[in-house]
Amino acid sequence: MTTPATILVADDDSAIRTVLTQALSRKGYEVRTTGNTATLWRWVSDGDGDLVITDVAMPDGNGLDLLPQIRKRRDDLRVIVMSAQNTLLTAVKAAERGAFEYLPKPFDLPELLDVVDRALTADLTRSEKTGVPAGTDDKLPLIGRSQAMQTVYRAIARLTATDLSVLISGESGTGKELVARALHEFSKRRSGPFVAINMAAIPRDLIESELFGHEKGAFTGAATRYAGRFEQAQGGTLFLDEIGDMPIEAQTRLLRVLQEGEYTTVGGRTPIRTDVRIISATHRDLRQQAAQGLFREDLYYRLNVVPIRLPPLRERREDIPDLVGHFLTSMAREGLESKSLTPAAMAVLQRYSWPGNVRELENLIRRLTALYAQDAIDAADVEAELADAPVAAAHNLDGDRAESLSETVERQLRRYFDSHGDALPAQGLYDRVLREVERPLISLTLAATNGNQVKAADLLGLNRNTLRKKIRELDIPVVRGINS
Ligand SMILES: Nc1ncnc2c1ncn2[C@@H]1O[C@H](COP(=O)(O)OP(=O)(O)OP(=O)(O)O)[C@@H](O)[C@H]1O
Repeated sequence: MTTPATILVADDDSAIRTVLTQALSRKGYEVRTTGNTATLWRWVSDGDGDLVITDVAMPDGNGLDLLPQIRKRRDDLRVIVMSAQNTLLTAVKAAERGAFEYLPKPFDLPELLDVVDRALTADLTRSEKTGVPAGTDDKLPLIGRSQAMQTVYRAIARLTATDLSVLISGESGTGKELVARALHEFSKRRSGPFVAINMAAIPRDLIESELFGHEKGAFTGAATRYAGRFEQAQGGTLFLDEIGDMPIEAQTRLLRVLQEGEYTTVGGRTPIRTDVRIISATHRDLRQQAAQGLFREDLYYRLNVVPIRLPPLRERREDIPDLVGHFLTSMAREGLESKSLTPAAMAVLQRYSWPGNVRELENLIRRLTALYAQDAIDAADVEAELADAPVAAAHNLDGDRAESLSETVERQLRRYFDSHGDALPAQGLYDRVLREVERPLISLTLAATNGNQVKAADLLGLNRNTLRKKIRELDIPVVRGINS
């Protein structure tokens, strides 16, 4: 019989020590636990243990700070880091200092056991580490400690030493560009440029010359030579935003550049070698676009070597208080008055669906900070501002950016039918559903027109009398402005 592996556990929380001891012993491991870094270091330097599981913040020191020491003394000893700090920086530091894996707290026990198994059996090939640049804390405020964001942080941390192409997908305003910048800042290319180009913002027939540059006189209007984004990004990272909007001819050209590692400018002949890392982003389903022939499948696979999905804000509502705190602080730093939100106001924000995601939240906090005089912003203020935000709603109605209105309704209806099991729901469903849509439609339009019913009727395309009748029937309170 082989001797069981010994696992050294360091955590100042005795409950975690107990849980880990039980779970790991049950799997047949020897377990030794301590609540401080000094004892852990003594064991490690005595040559004890086959694997370390350590917390970050302990009373006498920091588990992360111990990592380089452990690596130096015993390079073969793997370390799993757990932390409740759960920021992007913790994940990246753990990876950079050679942790085998980083697990945010509260952790999932089966996942931890799985990581332990892998750590004890995996091959030891260490990749080159890049080092966290000084002062990164303030520069890259990716906020949020939800599980969904942890997955994103761990992906970023794992990618610090590679040049792999990354495709970031997610609705508009979820932070795709911020993640692309973080990937650049934590990579070995960080001293090189980060160049972003948004395919949706450039006229289609100019995309190729924007990307690859053009020679003087290449086409009418090309008065001088222009260095394209590939050239500007040389030695750094090129961020191709809204890649799904790239015309098919430009896709073909991009694919060739990625395959061959060189390109020619528009109107130019001499091939130029390129050294850029490609990060792209899309709010569309590129796989589906590829299936429909709208996006080259071969290009899709080349860009999507590592996929990162950014969840919409409504799927990580627990991040909202942290985000709000972050925006309030940064707006106070910009010189706007320092404000706070009452718990009731925060609850309103956590219930809202955020079709415009983090960008919409950021804009709302900016409006609240600028427009309201009192220090503590209350639920009623938030509600009034939310009702006044037609931009996000319009996004949804376009059916393009976030989830479309009919998708939202379908999701709700599906849940409604599902919740009734075999028994069919109550009667009168048609009218009830229409009323559900009519009510917010009319009240938000009224809010947007400051209660002006003539304008609201125009906007809705309804006869004024019909609108009045509906307001009465649906019992819609007319709160703002003067009624016409
Ligand atoms: N996790 C986050 N923490 C802090 N700020 C965030 C976060 N995510 C997004 N933001 C902020 O929200 C705004 C929108 O983010 P960003 O531009 O990265 O989104 P996007 O997904 O690239 O949007 P689009 O697809 O419309 O270009 C930015 O001001 C950004 O700083």
